[in-house]
Amino acid sequence: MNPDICRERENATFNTETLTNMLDGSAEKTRRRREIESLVINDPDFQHDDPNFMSRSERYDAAVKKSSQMIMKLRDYGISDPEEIYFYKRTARRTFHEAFGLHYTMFLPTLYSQCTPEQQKKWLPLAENFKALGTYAQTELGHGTHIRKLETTATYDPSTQEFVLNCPTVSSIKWWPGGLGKTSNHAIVLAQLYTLGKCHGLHAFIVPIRCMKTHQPLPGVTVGDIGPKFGFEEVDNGYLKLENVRIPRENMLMKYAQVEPDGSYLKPPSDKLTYGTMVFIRAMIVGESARALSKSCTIAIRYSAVRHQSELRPGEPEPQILDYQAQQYKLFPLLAAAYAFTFVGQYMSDTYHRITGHINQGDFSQLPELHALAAGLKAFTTWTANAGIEVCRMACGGHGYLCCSGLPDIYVTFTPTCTYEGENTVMMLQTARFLVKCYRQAREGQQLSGTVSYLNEQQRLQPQPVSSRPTVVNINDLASLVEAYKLRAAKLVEVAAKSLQGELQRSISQEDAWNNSSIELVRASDAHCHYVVVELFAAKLSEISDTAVHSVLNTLALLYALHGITLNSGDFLQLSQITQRIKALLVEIRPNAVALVDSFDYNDEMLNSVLGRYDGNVYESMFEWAKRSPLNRTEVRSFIIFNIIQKK
Ligand SMILES: CCCCCCCC/C=C\CCCCCCCCCCCC(=O)SCCNC(=O)CCNC(=O)[C@H](O)C(C)(C)COP(=O)(O)OP(=O)(O)OC[C@H]1O[C@@H](n2cnc3c(N)ncnc32)[C@H](O)[C@@H]1OP(=O)(O)O
Ligand SMILES: Cc1cc2nc3c(=O)[nH]c(=O)nc-3n(C[C@H](O)[C@H](O)[C@H](O)COP(=O)(O)OP(=O)(O)OC[C@H]3O[C@@H](n4cnc5c(N)ncnc54)[C@H](O)[C@@H]3O)c2cc1C
Repeated sequence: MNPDICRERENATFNTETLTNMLDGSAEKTRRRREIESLVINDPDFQHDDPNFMSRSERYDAAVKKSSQMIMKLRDYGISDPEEIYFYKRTARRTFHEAFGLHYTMFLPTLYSQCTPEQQKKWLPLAENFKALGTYAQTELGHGTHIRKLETTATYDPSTQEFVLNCPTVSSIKWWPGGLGKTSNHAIVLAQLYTLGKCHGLHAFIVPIRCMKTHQPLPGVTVGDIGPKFGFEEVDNGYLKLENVRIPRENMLMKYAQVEPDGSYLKPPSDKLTYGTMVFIRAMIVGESARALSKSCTIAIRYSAVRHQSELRPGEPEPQILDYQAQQYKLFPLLAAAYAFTFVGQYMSDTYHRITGHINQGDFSQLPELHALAAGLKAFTTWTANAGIEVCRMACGGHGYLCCSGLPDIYVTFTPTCTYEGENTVMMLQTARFLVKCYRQAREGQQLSGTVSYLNEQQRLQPQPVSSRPTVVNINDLASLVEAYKLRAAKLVEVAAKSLQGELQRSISQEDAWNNSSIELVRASDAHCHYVVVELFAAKLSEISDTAVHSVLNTLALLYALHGITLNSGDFLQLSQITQRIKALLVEIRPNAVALVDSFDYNDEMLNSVLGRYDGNVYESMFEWAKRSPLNRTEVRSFIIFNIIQKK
């Protein structure tokens, strides 16, 4: 064990186990999570080669093998609780995606949420037993964001009681679905429903694409892999062209909308229910932001504790790079964000399940807030985490650029979360749409509840303009900082609403007014989400009874809030003390930095980073890893070089 890292742990002011238990929910939950993780870590079947030394095809094959092994083993262990399955799989996957990822994350959840009981009876046994291996095929070459304009059609033929599916143009070819290229034999296809000559908009259909016995594409189906990407090398994101593919009427997901045998159409209670799976994954991605950022911080902070470089004072030994204020300023606000997003992720998951429960009882009233919250927080947290991973990588200097640091893999695997499941700017604009609506309702005297209840104060504080209210108050008091964030959000929502109003007064159309105000609208959403994160971090603190843990998390929460103010200082009243206070917080966090990342409790196998190793023995492991590079298998690799040298 590296002596520096041992000393860091000895000097921590709190018990890491207590904090880990809090993050997991209880000591028992920690015990069970670790038990599940050790099933993977101690399993010789999961000691595969490093994917970085494999070709793309080898990576895909290894991912398929791993996915099928996971299925068998989960069955053998009798693990069936979704959360426990998730623990098992994320340990086995490590930083990467799994070959059957879309089957779990989108195909199955869509069947659970959008099938009638009869459909569930047919499809769930097939899907849960992996006879029907599925994906979610929505995006087309020509349209990803604007799904109302998707071109794939499903036309009902009452004479045979079938839907006929077609991708009529090049731009309507389905493009991107994970697991579509080579793995899946079924797809949930989003298509424009036509019945009795009328288009009823997007609906979801279960479409068999490959023979369940031979795995060959079915007639009318052209399907394949879209080629190498920035990351996701083990995933066969695919294309799909459907030409007169017939499926039975029962293959339309009919929990909400229905097509009767004679072709008559029954409307759903809300046409946005078709989008439900996207809301689910957006909500879950918030927690994934926390995981990617906490892993990156673990690597960068542990490495910064063992790396010595330069001189602080002439003649003295090189200090740990974690002692440089500039290094702390890069990493500790990200560490604080990783904790904040962990709590926000838990909140988002709880909120999703609570509101979905109401939706299942026929109460759709909270769907708009759920959509706005999931869209906004998905965008807010993925943007921050995405940028933060790159900061962590650069904070490791040159070694951060090596794949064995783990950071490049975390980055390329995480970065598409800013795009998929709703491009982030577009998601922020959806949240803004909700905020502006709420703002107008509040101005009309309606009482708002939930995360937007602060907009009620617009009325109370009239006629004083929001922008002239006092902002930052006591910089050492979290409640006071929450208030400052609330006022900033209220101010920026008002600015956006007024911009819209101003544009409309110039008698341009609603749509152009929206487009001309989109910078203000995105800023309003960003401020709203930032407020929600600070508020939830503060609320979490009130649940913590352990004094030492409370104290260190309070320091992190203050740093998160104050650092956010400095990044957006134009929106707050500038306070000269804030930078001084941030510097003091960095000093406070410094002795606990390693213990705070230890509390995330990533074991070495999951972290997969030579720089972030628990024992801190980074240089020995880097050398061992380099020796395994395929280029080192022979001393003379290229005979071209050999020939050149010989000619000289
Ligand atoms: C049991 C199984 C266990 C499984 C366990 C799984 C555990 C998972 C754990 C972790 C997983 C995390 C990581 C998983 C990684 C998985 C890989 C995923 C790969 C990616 C897959 C994809 O990308 S799929 C494709 C995604 N595509 C999109 O997201 C498209 C984005 N576009 C849209 O959503 C929409 O088109 C739009 C929102 C941009 C606009 O829609 P539209 O034009 O129809 O609407 P309007 O702007 O006109 O608005 C009308 C009105 O509707 C409201 N609204 C819009 N969307 C929704 C919605 N989704 N819900 C509710 N309401 C909505 C909108 O606000 C408007 O309301 P008004 O009242 O009129 O204002
Ligand atoms: C790794 C990966 C996996 C994926 N997996 C799947 C999958 O399994 N199934 C599936 O169906 N799809 C999948 N996708 C597709 C993904 O969902 C889309 O790429 C995503 O929804 C964004 O759509 P787009 O690519 O059309 O971007 P575009 O909408 O073309 O965005 C391009 C730019 O235009 C801007 N823009 C677009 N519309 C607006 C607007 N209204 N206002 C302001 N700006 C706007 C955006 O902000 C962005 O800057 C995946 C994508 C990736 C990268």
